[in-house]
Amino acid sequence: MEEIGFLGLGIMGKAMSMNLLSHGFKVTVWNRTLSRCDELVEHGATVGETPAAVIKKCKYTIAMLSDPAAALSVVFDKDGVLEQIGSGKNYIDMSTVDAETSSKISEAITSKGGCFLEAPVSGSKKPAEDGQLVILAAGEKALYDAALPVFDVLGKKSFFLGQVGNGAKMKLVVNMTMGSMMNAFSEGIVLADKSGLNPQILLDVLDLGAIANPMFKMKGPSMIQGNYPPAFPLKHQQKDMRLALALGDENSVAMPVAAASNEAFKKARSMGLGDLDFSAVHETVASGKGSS
Ligand SMILES: NC(=O)C1=CN([C@@H]2O[C@H](COP(=O)(O)OP(=O)(O)OC[C@H]3O[C@@H](n4cnc5c(N)ncnc54)[C@H](OP(=O)(O)O)[C@@H]3O)[C@@H](O)[C@H]2O)C=CC1
Ligand SMILES: O=CC(=O)O
Repeated sequence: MEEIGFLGLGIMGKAMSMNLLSHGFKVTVWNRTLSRCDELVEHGATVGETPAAVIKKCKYTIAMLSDPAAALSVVFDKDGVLEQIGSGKNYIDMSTVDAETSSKISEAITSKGGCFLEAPVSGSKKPAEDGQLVILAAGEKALYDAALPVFDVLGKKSFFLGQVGNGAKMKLVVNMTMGSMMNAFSEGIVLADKSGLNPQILLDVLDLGAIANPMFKMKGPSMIQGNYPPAFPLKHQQKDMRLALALGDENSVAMPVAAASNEAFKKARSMGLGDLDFSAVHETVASGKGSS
């Protein structure tokens, strides 16, 4: 595959583009805060001054942006993707957004002759650094096939899920489940502690049983310490809960557990914890400031 464009160098975009560089891809990067490109340049990337400039230069461009507003802005605003997209140009949006946002982007790009694939990912900062993401792609199958060498560097497994929107929906279902689990886990840690048990032993017990999972294992020890270094920012997890609840509305699916979890993430945001890891929702229980 030729030179790859990469838009958005946050926690995930930086790790993913660094990974592409270390596997020998030529990468042209852009980030709204341009200074964030410097570290990538030190590792061999070149910089595009605007999203449009990146699209003009590269046949394939990947985006990894915070939320629907950011994903739309980078495509539709001045100097955005649409100004240079057209026949022979391919756009892969790996941001976590809702199906409606993804469809809007897809329609705009394909109506100008470009190809579009949505490809949100499951897996956080460390899996992004290690090339161990799970890729949930949907849209143009030919573009999916062409992108597989890139996905094989970024991830451990790629799924092609059919029409645009299915990747976004799958990602939201997964993150809705993850966010609810994180709330139950936080309550468990606090309940153990307040009822006189050693939370560290709770972690050992959980890890040996049927609900053992990498998230509890990785995040539990630092949660007990009250440390939440951002891998998956809480504000993004709350965005995903909100979008998943909207998907539940559309499909008349009652989700009382997810709704309660969303309230806890909103509470955490109101406590100023949005930029910390999503495990900081623990503070809403640990500090006695829960939503109920
Ligand atoms: N972190 C994680 O564990 C995972 C995150 N995701 C998803 O990946 C996406 C990126 O996440 P992450 O890297 O953690 O997020 P960060 O908050 O670290 O980075 C967000 C990126 O979006 C850019 N951005 C925000 N608003 C705008 C805008 N209006 N116009 C242009 N660029 C904008 C930021 O630019 P600037 O530097 O200028 O602020 C930055 O490059 C999100 O959709 C998230 O839900 C998916 C899986 C795991
Ligand atoms: O979206 C977050 C993740 O860990 O996956």
